[in-house]
Amino acid sequence: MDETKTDYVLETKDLSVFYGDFEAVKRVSMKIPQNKIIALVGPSGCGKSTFLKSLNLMHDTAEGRSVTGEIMYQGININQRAINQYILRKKIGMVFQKPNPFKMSIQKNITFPLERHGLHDKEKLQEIVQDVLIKVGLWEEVKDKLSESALSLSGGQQQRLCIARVLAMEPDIILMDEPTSALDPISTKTIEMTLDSLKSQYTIVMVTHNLAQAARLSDYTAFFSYGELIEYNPTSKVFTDPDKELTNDYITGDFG
Ligand SMILES: Nc1ncnc2c1ncn2[C@@H]1O[C@H](COP(=O)(O)OP(=O)(O)OP(=O)(O)O)[C@@H](O)[C@H]1O
Repeated sequence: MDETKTDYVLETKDLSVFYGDFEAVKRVSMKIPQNKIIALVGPSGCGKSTFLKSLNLMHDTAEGRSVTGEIMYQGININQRAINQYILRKKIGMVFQKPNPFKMSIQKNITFPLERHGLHDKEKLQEIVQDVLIKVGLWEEVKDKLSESALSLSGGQQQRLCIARVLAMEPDIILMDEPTSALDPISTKTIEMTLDSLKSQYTIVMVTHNLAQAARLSDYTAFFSYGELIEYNPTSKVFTDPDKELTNDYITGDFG
């Protein structure tokens, strides 16, 4: 990667993730630049999701996993027991493959987590609801039905609501695990436009199986195979002139 004048928000050093004895992610060192979209690609089972989830310590919730190496965030290694995961996950939020709004009103989906974090000022909450719904391009569609159930929204709208819910926590980094794979092409396009507009303020790390999506949306692409980070370069380079033959084989569909 080009090391000049780049601010990194997150950096892994020799990060390995084990399920029991099986090393699903193998000593991955990766610097994640600020205000960029980073796509994680690679064949099924290569460890993309496992790596992504480890970045906000989601692995800690699953039994049998262990993680070695460092995850540097704001000058400290967050891969340690003393870290308050509840607070960390505000700063490094996660959006899942399948939209998972709470069974609550549209408005409550955004205010509920904030209230749990101690914010009760009604005016301020209202302001945040509007602000984050505007950011994900949903405000005009829902402003007259904020008290209706979030489950009444379409899949694409629900996913934008889930992104808005993460934004309300004022994260630095948003992790996304195939955020559009459960959506139709039009909703996918809308989400892609949303993500593109968000990167001026946030860093987005996204797992995607859709190489065309990685090519059109991301600034950097990381190619994984069998748990190893094979190549990590600007997306234009990965797709036109990759350093590694394995990357080329994958990109061109010649991957056995
Ligand atoms: N909870 C688990 N327990 C044991 N092994 C697991 C678990 N989750 C994932 N694995 C294994 O770890 C490896 C990496 O899985 P992971 O889901 O991270 O891959 P992936 O690249 O995201 O795959 P996909 O693209 O299919 O979602 C795979 O071999 C998988 O079988």
